[in-house]
Amino acid sequence: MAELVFFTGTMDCGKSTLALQIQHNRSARGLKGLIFTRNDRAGEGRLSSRLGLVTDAVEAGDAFDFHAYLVKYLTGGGRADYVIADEAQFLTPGQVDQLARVVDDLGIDVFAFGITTDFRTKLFPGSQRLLELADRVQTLQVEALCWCGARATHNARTLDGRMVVEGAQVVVGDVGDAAGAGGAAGAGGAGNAAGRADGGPGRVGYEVLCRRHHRRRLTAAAAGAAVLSPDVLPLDHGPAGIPAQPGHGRPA
Ligand SMILES: Nc1ncnc2c1ncn2[C@@H]1O[C@H](COP(=O)(O)OP(=O)(O)O)[C@@H](O)[C@H]1O
Ligand SMILES: Cc1cn([C@H]2C[C@H](O)[C@@H](COP(=O)(O)O)O2)c(=O)[nH]c1=O
Repeated sequence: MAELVFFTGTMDCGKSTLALQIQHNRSARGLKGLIFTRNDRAGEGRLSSRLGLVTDAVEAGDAFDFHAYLVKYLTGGGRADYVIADEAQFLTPGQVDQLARVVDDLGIDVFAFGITTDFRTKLFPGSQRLLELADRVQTLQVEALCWCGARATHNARTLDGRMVVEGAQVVVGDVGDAAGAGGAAGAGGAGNAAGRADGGPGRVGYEVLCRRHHRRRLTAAAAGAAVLSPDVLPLDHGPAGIPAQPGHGRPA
């Protein structure tokens, strides 16, 4: 039986990579998938992973109707064995209902990928609807880590390097721009200055944190912490002077 599956996790935990892997594995076995996304950092009509993989996708704006699109596509002789919808947090609740109809009425598997909560820890409307409707919610196995070494569970937004808790819900951007040095590309009208309460210019970035540090607004920079790295953390010493493997420093 066809399913609506919601794959979720923080930013930077590998959701888009998994979407591309599912696409690769299924198309390698002759199955045909339709790929949709919204506001990907790589630009309109692209589904990209930080591992460098990218593929073309149909951009699903607010007015896009998944069910109508699929019906038209199938009626025109197209074939669809599954649907992938990345950045699904940006979908409207109505669009998630359309995806459920694609599963139930057309018998097509839908795999949706997205973060559940925004920088204020509030649910995105699209993610809320996915949690309500999905046959399965699957949290990604690869954990993103907070700077303290704990599992990252929350997404923080920074503006010019400082964590903010007010602003527009949708501002396309990336982790690694948290210090304010990187660029966050605007997409779909959601430019990176849109998160600023006073409307002024500013560099938006994101950082994943554990709940404790999100609550205290303690980003790596605010805590004065260096990123987890073998260069800055004492390494475990192996037996009889054998140095530990690089990257095996233990978080404090
Ligand atoms: N240089 C790298 N080497 C190995 N893995 C990497 C590298 N850069 C990114 N990754 C992996 O890619 C993940 C991010 O993948 P991506 O699909 O873009 O995340 P998401 O869609 O959840 O934001 C990281 O959590 C990490 O596991
Ligand atoms: C927390 C949060 C994130 N966003 C944006 C930032 C990115 O463009 C995407 C998430 O992409 P990823 O592939 O999961 O890294 O969402 C936002 O607009 N508002 C937020 O509060």
